[in-house]
Parts: sequence; structure tokens; C-alpha cells
Amino acid sequence: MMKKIAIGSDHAGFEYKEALRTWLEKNGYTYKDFGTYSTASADYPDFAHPVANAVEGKEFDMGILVCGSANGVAITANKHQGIRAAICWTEELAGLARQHNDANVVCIPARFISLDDAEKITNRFLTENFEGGRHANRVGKIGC
Ligand SMILES: O=C(CO)[C@H](O)[C@H](O)[C@H](O)COP(=O)(O)O
Repeated sequence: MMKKIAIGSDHAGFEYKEALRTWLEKNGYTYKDFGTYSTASADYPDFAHPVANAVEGKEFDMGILVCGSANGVAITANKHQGIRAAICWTEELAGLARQHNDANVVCIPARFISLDDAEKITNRFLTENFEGGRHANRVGKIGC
């Protein structure tokens, strides 16, 4: 069964979010777009909190957040008890965020990576499995 995805960005991530929505559609994912809906200046917590709430509430399986550096959306999402948000700027980091950290939100720095890399990161994050074992113990100690 395909995962249900919550996606959001601020203005700096808007164009990549739009492209990632197309990528999600092409690849058969169901998603909800939590905004922003234009390149007008916007505040990343207004989109990161709703995406985090949707994943935390188990309405969606995973989240994708995009802003300029990915720092703002990651800091915001990680305020939520059930969220493990990881900033990923390579495919390998996306794989590790899933394998070792069971991350459930990927945070993409649109101003620092290519769109092609953002798509590869998204694909890896959504398809990689958590390894469990020693990592399950460590993730358990995070407390979320
Ligand atoms: O992480 C961020 C903020 O902490 C993001 O990179 C924002 O997208 C960035 O700050 C937006 O900057 P702008 O100068 O308002 O376009």
C-alpha cells in the first residue's frame, strides 16, 4: 500500500514543493498540500506545524517539508512529540535518516540542492525501511 504524504513549504521552497507534488503524482502517492501556495513571502511555521500535526496524528504516513535551508521547518517539526524530522541534502542521508533514525519527515533545503537531487532524496526517503535492532533502542530513547 502506497504511503500517504503530507507536504508543505514556505516561499523559498514553493517551486520545489510544486515539482515534488508532480513527482508524487507520477509515482502514485496520495498527498495533501498544506501550502504555501505562491512565492509570496511566508512564515515556515505556518506550514511546518500543520504537516507535523498531520503526521503526528497518523492521518498521513510521512511528511515532506521544504524551505530555503531546511533549518526552520526541521526545528519547527521537531517540536512535535511524534515527529522525527531530518534535514537531508543527499540521497545517502535520506537513506540513513530512515534506516537508522526512523525519521518520518524529510526536510529539504531548496536553496542548496538541485531539483533532481530533491526528487532522488524524496524517493529514497519514502522507500527506505527502518532497520530496527540497535537503532530501535536508540530511537526509543529519544522519547518520541
Ligand atoms: O530555514 C529557514 C529559516 O530559518 C528558511 O531557509 C527560510 O526559507 C528562509 O529564512 C527564508 O528567507 P527569506 O529571506 O525570507 O526569503
